[in-house]
Amino acid sequence: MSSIKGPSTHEYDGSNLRIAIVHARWNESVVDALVVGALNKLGQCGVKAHNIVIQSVPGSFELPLACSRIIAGSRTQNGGSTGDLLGFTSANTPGSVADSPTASVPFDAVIAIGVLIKGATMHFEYICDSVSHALMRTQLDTGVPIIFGVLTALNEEQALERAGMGAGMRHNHGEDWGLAAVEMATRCRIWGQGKFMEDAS
Ligand SMILES: Nc1c(NC[C@H](O)[C@H](O)[C@H](O)CO)[nH]c(=O)[nH]c1=O
Ligand SMILES: CC(=O)[C@@H](O)COP(=O)(O)O
Repeated sequence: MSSIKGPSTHEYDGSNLRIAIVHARWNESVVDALVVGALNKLGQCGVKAHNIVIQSVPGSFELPLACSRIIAGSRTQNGGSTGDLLGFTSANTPGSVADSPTASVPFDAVIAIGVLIKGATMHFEYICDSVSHALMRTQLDTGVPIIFGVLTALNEEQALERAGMGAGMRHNHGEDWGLAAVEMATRCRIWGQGKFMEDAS
């Protein structure tokens, strides 16, 4: 009997959405595969490349604050920061900031991506618990959908499988997160107008 598990497969039009992907750098090879999966699905839904912002943080524990600050910054009048933040010159220097001459455009959704792999201590449990609760609180506080793209794997194989990299080359969950971002961004925009979206049959 085939499994009943799995995400919705409805497609949505993302051609006028602005999406941020915020990813941790721990377990980077798996994170990178998940980010690619999300980007591929965003592209399939019509999200334009110039409407996708990708930012990284050291680890998953930093994801909630990063999402909160990126959402807040996208709502300011002067857009993202111009000039550099850390005194570095621009052009591929770590810490430099791309100019953002245009006025800010708020993000319609944020995809938070990280890979947590259980180690020998309780560190894993505390990060998983705190990050999941904080991301939920941040999306409710800001009203911006934050897609939970944090793998909480008990071992490396579980993480690899969920990024489509395992021996069985299982499904890349990044694709699910990309689709969820487009759907929730679309629905929240419509709900915010006091309207309702016909549910695809
Ligand atoms: N062990 C993993 C971590 N640990 C690092 C924390 O997320 C955090 O960056 C550090 O404690 C400093 O605040 N992060 C992951 O994303 N994945 C792990 O498996
Ligand atoms: C998720 C973690 O922080 C974990 O990988 C750290 O490993 P350990 O518990 O052995 O320190």
